[in-house]
Amino acid sequence: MWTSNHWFVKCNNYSRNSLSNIGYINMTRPKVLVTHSSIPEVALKLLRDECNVDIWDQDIPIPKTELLLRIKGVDALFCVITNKIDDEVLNAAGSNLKIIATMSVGVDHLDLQAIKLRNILVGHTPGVLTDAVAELTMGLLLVTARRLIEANRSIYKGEWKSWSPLWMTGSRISGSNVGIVGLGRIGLRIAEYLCSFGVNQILYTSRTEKPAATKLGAHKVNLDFLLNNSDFVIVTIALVPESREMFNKETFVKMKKSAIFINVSRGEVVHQPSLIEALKNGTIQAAGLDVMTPEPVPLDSELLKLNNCVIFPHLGSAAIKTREEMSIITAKNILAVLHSQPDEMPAILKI
Ligand SMILES: O=CC(=O)O
Repeated sequence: MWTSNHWFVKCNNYSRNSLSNIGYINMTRPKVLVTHSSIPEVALKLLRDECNVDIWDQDIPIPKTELLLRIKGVDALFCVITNKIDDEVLNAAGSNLKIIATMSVGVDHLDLQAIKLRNILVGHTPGVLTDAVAELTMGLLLVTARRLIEANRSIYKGEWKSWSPLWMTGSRISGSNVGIVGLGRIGLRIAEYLCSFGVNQILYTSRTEKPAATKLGAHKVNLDFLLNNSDFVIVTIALVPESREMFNKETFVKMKKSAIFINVSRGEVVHQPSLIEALKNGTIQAAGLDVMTPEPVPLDSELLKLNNCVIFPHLGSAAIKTREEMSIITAKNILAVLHSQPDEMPAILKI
C-alpha cells in the first residue's frame, strides 16, 4: 500500500503489460546505503525490490572517509554498531536522509540529538534479540562461575593430572543472589532463566518497578544494595551518559570479594582500568565480558592476561536466526519510512 509516495507510480492499465515484471514504474528509486558487507540476503532483497541499494562490500567496518562519500544524498541508512553516526556524517548525508535504521538494539553509536535536530527517524531492533542475548549471558555466567575456559585450557597445558577434590572448583549459581543492573527486556529474560537455576534471590535496578520481575520474586533495590549483596552482578543497562563508567573503583569496592561481574551491555559502562585492577588485586573474584573497550580487544590487553576474566567477542545476538530477524526488521524500518508510513515501523526509537 503506497500513500503519498512520490518515488513510485503504480502502473496504469496501458503500461502494465510491458512492465508486468516490475509492477511499479521506477521514477527515481530511493537510495539506501548499507554499511556492512555481510547482511542477510533476505533483508537485502526486501530493500533491492524497491530501492537502489549501495552496499559496502568489504568485511571490515566502512572507513569514515568512505561513509562520508557514499552517504551523500541517500534517503535511508542501514547501519551497524561499528558505524559512528555523528554530525559530520549527517552533514555529509544532506537533507534527503529520512531514516537511520541500525541493525542493533543499542543506539549509542548514533548521535541522537543531532539526528533529532534534523527530524530524521531512527529504527532499531529490540525484542528479536532478547533470547539470544539472554542465552549468551547464561553461557558467560556459567563459564565464568565454573572456570570452564580456564579448565579447558589447563588440559592442553598438561595440568590435568588426576581427579582432585578441590581442583578447578568454582562458584555455584543455585542458591546464589544475582543482581541485574538495568532490568529491561534482556534482563528480565535472564531473570526468568535464573529462576530455573534455583537462585536464592534476584535483585535488580531499574527506573521503575517491573511487575513481570515482581512475579518472578525479584526485588527492585538501589545500586549500592545490589552491589553489596550479589554473588553475581550482571550488567544489561543501556549505554547512556548516566551509565558511562558507572562501574569504577568505587563500585567494585562495594561488591563482595567473591563477586563475579558479567557485562553484556557495552564496554563503556565500565572504567576498564579499575576492573582490571579489581581482578588483579582480588577486590572481586572474576569477570565475564561480552563487551569491552576497545573492540576488538588488542592482543596485548591486560584483560587477556587474567585467568579470572573470560572474554567473548561481542556475540550477544550472534545466532543465525536472530541476526536474520534483526536484518529484516532493519529493512522494514527503512521501507516503512520510505513508504511515508513511519507508524508501520516495526521498531521506531522515540527520541
Ligand atoms: O550489541 C548489540 C546490539 O546493540 O544489538
